Amino acid sequence: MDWLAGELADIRDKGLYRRLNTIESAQTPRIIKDGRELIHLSSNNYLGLTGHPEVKRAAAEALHKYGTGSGGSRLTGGNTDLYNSLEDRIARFKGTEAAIVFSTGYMANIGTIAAIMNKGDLILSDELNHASIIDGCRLSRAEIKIYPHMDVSCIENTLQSSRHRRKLIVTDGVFSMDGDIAPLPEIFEIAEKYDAMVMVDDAHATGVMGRQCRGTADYYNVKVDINMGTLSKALASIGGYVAGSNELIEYLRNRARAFIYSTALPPSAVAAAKAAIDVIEDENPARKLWQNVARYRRGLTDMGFSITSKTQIIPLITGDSKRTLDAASDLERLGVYASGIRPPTVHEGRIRTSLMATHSEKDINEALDAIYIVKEKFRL
Ligand SMILES: Cc1ncc(COP(=O)(O)O)c(C=O)c1O
Repeated sequence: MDWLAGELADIRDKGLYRRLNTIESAQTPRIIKDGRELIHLSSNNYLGLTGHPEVKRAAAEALHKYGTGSGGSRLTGGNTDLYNSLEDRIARFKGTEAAIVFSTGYMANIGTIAAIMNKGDLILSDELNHASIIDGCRLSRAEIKIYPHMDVSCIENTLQSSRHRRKLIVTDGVFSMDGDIAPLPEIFEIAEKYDAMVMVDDAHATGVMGRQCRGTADYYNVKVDINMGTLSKALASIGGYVAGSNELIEYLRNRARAFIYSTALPPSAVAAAKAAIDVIEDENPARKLWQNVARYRRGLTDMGFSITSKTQIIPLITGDSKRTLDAASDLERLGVYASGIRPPTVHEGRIRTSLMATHSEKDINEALDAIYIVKEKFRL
């Protein structure tokens, strides 16, 4: 194992070494890190529901009734009424016939793509898709065409000359590092024309985008064949899901290895996600999120940033790895916690900021003051 030290040194030399940051509090707008209170601009708890009393109560009740673990995979004794009711709830929320829950969003993507696509098939995948989509494509052994970001004409050109058995267009709904939204109506039109399936990863859109907060298909009012999402962001829990037709879900139950060969989620996580969907429909917490996004975006634009994101994820472009890390640590010194994301995760280094519905006006104003100082210093 001597090679490990050399590899690690190489990672360090390239400025790509990853360190764990440790937060000593809940995922709230203000967190404690290294004993200091910081404004949290780096949480995917977009609606703040990890601390919602109804969500916590549901998780605690499930813990009390079912215990801490599920005891097995869904197909071998780990299934309870709780899992079935979450899947029914997701299907109702997404407006589909059925849904299936995986242990993480990552597993939902690799399990689904590898199950439905095979040798001799064609996958068209956006160059900025999440790593779990990329890994699912690789596992499937299908031919993979990576198209330039949101380049619908490239999708069409490729499909025009395709003689493949099955064709799948797969895209993030909201892109996790840029916060931009996939052009689903155009993608859908081309998919229909060339008889391709469409799969959308709504990890960052579930619970926040669209009139009923159902995700990007709801935002555009289009129908998608394969609706993938996570329970781990706005739904305040852990897990992933796919929603679609009865046949699709039945097929995934039979063929998705990440579903079949992995232990079911802890009951408390299942109950929390289900309660979060109820809160989203009953209380519409996304309304406050979008007010916060508008205030924050206005502040950034006023100080000269050019903001293309239309969502709660707003990157501040920094450039190379060193500038990214330096800017993020300056921001932290000024009282704001936001992750620096470096190449090769992204083409251009950035501080990925994201808002929560629970941020106050004061949180946002103070964060903007700190960002202004960093912007001036690094000429962002
Ligand atoms: C677009 C996208 N898809 C999938 C995932 C994976 O979801 P999870 O964290 O639930 O495994 C993420 C999460 O980070 C994501 O950003």
